[in-house]
Amino acid sequence: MLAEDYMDLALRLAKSVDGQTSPNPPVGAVVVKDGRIIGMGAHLKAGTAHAEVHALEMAGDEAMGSDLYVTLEPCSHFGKTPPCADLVVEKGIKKVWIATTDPNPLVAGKGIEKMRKAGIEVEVGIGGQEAKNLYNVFFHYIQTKTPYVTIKTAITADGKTATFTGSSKWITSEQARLDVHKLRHQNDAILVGINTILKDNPLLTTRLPQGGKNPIRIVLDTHLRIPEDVHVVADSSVKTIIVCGKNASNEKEALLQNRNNLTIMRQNTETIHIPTLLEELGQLGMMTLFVEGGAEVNASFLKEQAFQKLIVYTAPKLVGGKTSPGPFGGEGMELMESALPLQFTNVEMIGPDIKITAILKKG
Ligand SMILES: Nc1c(/N=C/[C@@H](O)[C@H](O)[C@H](O)COP(=O)(O)O)[nH]c(=O)[nH]c1=O
Ligand SMILES: [Zn+2]
Repeated sequence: MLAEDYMDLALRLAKSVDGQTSPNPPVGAVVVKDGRIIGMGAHLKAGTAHAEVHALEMAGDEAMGSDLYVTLEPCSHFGKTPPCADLVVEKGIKKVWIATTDPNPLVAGKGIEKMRKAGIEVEVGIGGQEAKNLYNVFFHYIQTKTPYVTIKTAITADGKTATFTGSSKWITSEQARLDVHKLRHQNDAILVGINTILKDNPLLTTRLPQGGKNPIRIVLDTHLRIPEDVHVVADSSVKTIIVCGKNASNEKEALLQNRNNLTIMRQNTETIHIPTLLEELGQLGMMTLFVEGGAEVNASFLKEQAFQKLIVYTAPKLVGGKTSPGPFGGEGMELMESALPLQFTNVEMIGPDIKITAILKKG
């Protein structure tokens, strides 16, 4: 096995816990001695042992003089657990391979410096690109303190999200809809607009055969029009936040407020200002936000350029109709040259559907 293979295993461990370590990054670690894996681990939940701790515990005394492969620079500050860089020194590791350094100013380079000072060889970079892709969410959150936003939409081959009568079930296949539930599991919060609630009465829960984490449900409802008998209000098993404007009815708020697991987040502006909302959600520790539409909500995120990733599921169907809706409403760009630049990062078939992943190009 090569160093790349051991780092690949550490990256697979990190990816396996992606979505469950918020607001911490998903990290994987592997300990190797004389070509034998003697320890491996992943950070499983914020506030619990880091990946290096699990891997070094499993290695026991054999850790002395071994190599450690870790996907993110070992921490060097006292967070909820003692610093891993100190543990690495204490265990007498010979060489540490790190896929990528940590952008967190508290940590950047300090862990590496501590280990090098103790005479440990440190090499940064193998698996680096893959690690950066895995950590783009965490790095975004650390640097902006706002959630990493993914907009997801499902369209027919002619770009419609419903027929001209509003009929939309279902556009994409069972497999594609299952894939969407994996994305829900990986996100801290899911957001829709009141029109989607009124039209679809969605559950917005994660329904995977092996179970999955339910994201916090967020509904943008400027005037608090939401009926009390819709799923997201009546089903109190999932934390739900309804965001309204400053002039929304106080009586309606009082009615809704006393339901458990339901919070009203009243903005101090008449309409909902997306960048302000994202700051508030970031302060609540939400690292990732999954926007499932509808068209008006997507349009507001587009206008503010307040998203990082776009996922489009395209079904092999045609519905036509000059008034059939598309995935982004609002006024839209006047000229093609003002189109928002994206970069396609992945295209794959999910059953009969095509899943396109794109990121918003910076700057
Ligand atoms: N119409 C479709 C979608 N529709 C997406 C939203 O409009 C739905 O209200 C929401 O996914 C329903 O959530 P649920 O109640 O938790 O299942 N999304 C998709 O991927 N494919 C579709 O064909
Ligand atoms: Zn650590």
